[in-house]
Amino acid sequence: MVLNALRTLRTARHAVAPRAPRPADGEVLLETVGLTKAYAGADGELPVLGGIDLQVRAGEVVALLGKSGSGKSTLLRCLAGLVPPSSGTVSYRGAPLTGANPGTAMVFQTFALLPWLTVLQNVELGLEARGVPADARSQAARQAIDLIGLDGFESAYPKELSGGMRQRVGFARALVVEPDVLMMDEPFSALDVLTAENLRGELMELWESGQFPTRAIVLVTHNIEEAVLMADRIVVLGSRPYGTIRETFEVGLERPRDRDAPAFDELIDRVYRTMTGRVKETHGAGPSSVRGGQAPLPGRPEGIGPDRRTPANTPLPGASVDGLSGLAEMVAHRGGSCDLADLADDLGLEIDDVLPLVDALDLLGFAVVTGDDLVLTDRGSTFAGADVRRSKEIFAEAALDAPLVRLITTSLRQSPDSTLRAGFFRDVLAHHYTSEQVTQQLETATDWGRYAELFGYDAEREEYGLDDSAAA
Ligand SMILES: Nc1ncnc2c1ncn2[C@@H]1O[C@H](COP(=O)(O)OP(=O)(O)OP(=O)(O)O)[C@@H](O)[C@H]1O
Repeated sequence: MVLNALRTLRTARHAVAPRAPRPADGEVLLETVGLTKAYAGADGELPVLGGIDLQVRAGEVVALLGKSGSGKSTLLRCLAGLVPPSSGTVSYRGAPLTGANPGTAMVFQTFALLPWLTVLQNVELGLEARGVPADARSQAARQAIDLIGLDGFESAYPKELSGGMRQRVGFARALVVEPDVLMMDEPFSALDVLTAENLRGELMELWESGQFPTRAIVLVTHNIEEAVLMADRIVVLGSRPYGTIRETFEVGLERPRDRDAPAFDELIDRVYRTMTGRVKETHGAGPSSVRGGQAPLPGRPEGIGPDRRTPANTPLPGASVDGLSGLAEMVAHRGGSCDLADLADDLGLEIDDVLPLVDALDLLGFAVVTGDDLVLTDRGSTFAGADVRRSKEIFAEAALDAPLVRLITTSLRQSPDSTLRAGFFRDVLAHHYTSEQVTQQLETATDWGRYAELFGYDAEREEYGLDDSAAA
């Protein structure tokens, strides 16, 4: 039934407008050369992507994988022509982009449907923008709706649909224009596990049938298994100090993919290692428009010893004391070391959930990552096994190695009444981070400082105050 719908959609679309010949397998559809991107920040520009050279060819599914903040969505938007690069070029079938990419259509994590339009009207939107006449528009939209399993829901409004059905509308709206490249920005991450699995499966079945209405797919994800399941090529972005291509994996597994195959697991492990491993990155030329030496993004550059760490070059990972203590205790329970991938699996977590906790243990000197394993240090083992009073003492000592916690503590010690407005630290951090990042940095520092009994925070007065024990 799906294939019939596909054929009819094809016929309807060809009736709508003459199309350029379908690209042959291997033809380069999208290409970036020396792509950099920096966003305007409070104090200059924040580099997000540096020197990206990437090609997307007809016939392939490319996954962009990386930690939160590594610039995956920004790269996708540059490829779609929705965001202009700061330097370098983005081309579609050899022609540099000067605006929105005519060969792409996007599926968003949040569905991005217009609530006042029906399913049919939402799907027709893309065609309307391309000047397709009403009759042909309606016919093509109905076929796309049929293709994606929404038959019968044409007159429903988004609020009447479940999350999975809404995302089907998102897919139908993108597929109806038969773009050469379907762009997907974490399309399954807002869905429950079963719905996501079902939709992913149906999509791949369509792709593997060889009659998908697009010639390539670019998928942004932070889910390694999803990338290995769907992609032909996985491009891992690193974020230290800004997004660059850290490694590319050719997947090369037969389709449909078998999750139980040893090769499937092996590849997950290799990608996991690349994402968690402390691989040194080259700090070469960054975005040309960026102020020298400014604006690191979350992710601590390697090789910076405790003495040279500053709040600018060593951001606090978004990890609460409860979270990082819980992880330390679990590792201690497994004998002081464990395989990170196994641990995440056992907990039913995704990589983005675990990595900030791992980074926090590393920053505090409680654990190190060696190969695939997270290994507690002596300090970390003592911390994990200590009673509350002792664990607070150990944590206080370790937290003072975290530059922002140290900055707040020493600034408060030098203040005549041992208090300081939060705005002071906000201003200092705003030179290096976006306002969202500043908030996250201060929230983490406050959580750590409170637990360590170094300082407290009065939210009403927006003021930090030195704890008596830290003053002593
Ligand atoms: N329009 C913008 N203006 C300023 N900064 C931005 C803008 N869009 C993104 N950023 C910043 O750029 C960095 C990269 O963001 P991006 O969304 O591309 O990363 P990502 O890898 O897709 O992250 P996530 O997985 O969390 O979505 C982040 O630090 C983000 O705060």
